[in-house]
Amino acid sequence: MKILVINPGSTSTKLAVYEEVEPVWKQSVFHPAKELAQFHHINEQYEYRRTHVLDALRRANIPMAFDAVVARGGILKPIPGGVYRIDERMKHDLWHSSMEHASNLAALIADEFAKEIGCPAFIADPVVTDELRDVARLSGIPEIPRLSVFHALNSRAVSRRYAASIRRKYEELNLVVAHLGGGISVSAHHHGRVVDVNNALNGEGPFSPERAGTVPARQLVDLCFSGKYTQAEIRKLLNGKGGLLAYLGTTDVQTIVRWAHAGNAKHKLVLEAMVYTVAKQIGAMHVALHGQTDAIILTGGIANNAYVISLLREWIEGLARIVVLPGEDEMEALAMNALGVLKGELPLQEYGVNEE
Ligand SMILES: Nc1ncnc2c1ncn2[C@@H]1O[C@H](COP(=O)(O)OP(=O)(O)OP(=O)(O)O)[C@@H](O)[C@H]1O
Ligand SMILES: CCCC(=O)O
Repeated sequence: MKILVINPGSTSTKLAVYEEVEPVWKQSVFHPAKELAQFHHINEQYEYRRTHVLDALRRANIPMAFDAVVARGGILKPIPGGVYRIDERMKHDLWHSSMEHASNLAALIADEFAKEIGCPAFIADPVVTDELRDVARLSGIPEIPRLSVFHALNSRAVSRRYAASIRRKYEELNLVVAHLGGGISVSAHHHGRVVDVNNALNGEGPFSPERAGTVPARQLVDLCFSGKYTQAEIRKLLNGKGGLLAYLGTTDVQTIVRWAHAGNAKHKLVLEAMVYTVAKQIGAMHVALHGQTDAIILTGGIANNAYVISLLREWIEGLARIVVLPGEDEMEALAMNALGVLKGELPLQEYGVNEE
């Protein structure tokens, strides 16, 4: 079976073709900032991204003949994880999404291609995957419920990979997964269900290369009303221009580590502070698993760095077994989810049903 995978990110569109479990083609189409600058909203990039995908397939002589097209899910309504058929309701919600995110375009493009080809189109484990326990939903202000937005696709994929490596089922284990990327999420997986996690897009949890994480609420309110920033600027401080970027002017952790090793005290302090916030979030998720954590999995781009991992170990050693699975393979995770459905090994869920 042949599967086309589409994963648009903020600066690139990643594409892959899988034949069964084998990746037979992978390409990342880079979108220079100058080209993207012509668009004011993500939705305006639809034609541009779609054309780039078609051109890349054409250049690689790949015919438009697939058994399924699978796309990264965007900012939809909160839904349990799993594989979903792309339907009209989903497309409507993506066109009218509450937040701009490049992944909002994925299912729209996938559905158009799938209709032309005459094959099914899916998304899997979107960032809005929400399986929180009821007690995890209360923030302390009734108008502000907590929401689950995190690196669901990679966190679940590495969890399954780890479970397979010890010949256990993911659904039998309690895992804390720290995804250390441009954004950072730390999720508590209780027997296959993500019962708690920091909302990685909405100002919760550790600070990250480009995000602020949790900040003191009262001071944030004062800043919002200080007249110094617009609403959009404040949002950007929290998500996009916060974290390492705000303190050090870069999101490049390798460069920051080099500066820290060269004796730069500020770089060392900020890096250690970020790691400290991650360690505290891991502790919180360990508690969300009643302290019965089978393993703590460290993943994402930053997990490639042995020095950062050693700093983290200093705080969390002794809580549970620590497993480092650096990087991410969202393309493989998407392809395997689609293959699972085509083979009848995974259930296919419907997005538009059970509407209130
Ligand atoms: N070998 C490495 N050592 C240290 N940091 C690294 C290394 N490789 C990548 N990174 C860091 O990882 C971060 C990016 O990680 P990743 O590629 O997982 O994130 P992303 O895909 O941009 O965002 P997200 O994971 O939030 O979707 C950057 O801060 C980058 O500097
Ligand atoms: C919140 C997960 C996705 C992202 O970091 O953009």
